[in-house]
Amino acid sequence: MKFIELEAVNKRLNDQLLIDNVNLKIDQGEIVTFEGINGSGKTIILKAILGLIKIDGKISIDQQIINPKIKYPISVGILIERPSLFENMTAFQNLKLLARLQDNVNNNDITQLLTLLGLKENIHQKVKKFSLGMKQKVGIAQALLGRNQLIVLDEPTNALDKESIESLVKIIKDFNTNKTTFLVTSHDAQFLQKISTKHFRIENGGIHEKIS
Ligand SMILES: Nc1ncnc2c1ncn2[C@@H]1O[C@H](COP(=O)(O)OP(=O)(O)OP(=O)(O)O)[C@@H](O)[C@H]1O
Repeated sequence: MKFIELEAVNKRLNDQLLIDNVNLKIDQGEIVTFEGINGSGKTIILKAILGLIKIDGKISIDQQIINPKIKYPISVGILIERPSLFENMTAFQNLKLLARLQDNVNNNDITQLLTLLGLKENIHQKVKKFSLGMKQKVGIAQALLGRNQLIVLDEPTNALDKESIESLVKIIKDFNTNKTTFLVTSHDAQFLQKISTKHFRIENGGIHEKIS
């Protein structure tokens, strides 16, 4: 059995079919990327895999069936839509809050991660003083913290400059060496091409694998 499996997954809201009969198999350690125009259904599919919305069909992860009513079977790092940050706290404090929920993260890990993302000089500054790109980097750090088995990054390249996108490519590849599985969306096709081991195009809620 694969690490993540979607079988005949549908999501209908009012009269709109947001996910249209999606079947998907993902191995552990893959970097799965999703491209698609605005509103095509990238975020909805990620939310379905994370058990954040009810769907018709079956989704399993690590051999356990996902159900929004029960605890998610594995630990996950998530950046979906905008990063959720406490503006009056520093970058370090924001990550420290999250670290309290994990057993394996110490202060040094937080400092290292923020440094890796180019925020060395800003670690102890309040997030309210950050630019959009800097906030995005703190959001990415939140998702990477603790090197969870699964890391979901929805549009991580939003607001990032070219150099920061290049660093992110390296960071994702480095994290991936220990079998971390990534699910990543972006409108930056070059970025996706650089990281992906499996690439999908989403169109009107349907999914097609693109073999390069
Ligand atoms: N809560 C909601 N209620 C109703 N429709 C929704 C809701 N969330 C998303 N949708 C619809 O689902 C479709 C897919 O949305 P989704 O956010 O997955 O797109 P996306 O591919 O991530 O787009 P983008 O590139 O703009 O982030 C869109 O048509 C959107 O209008």
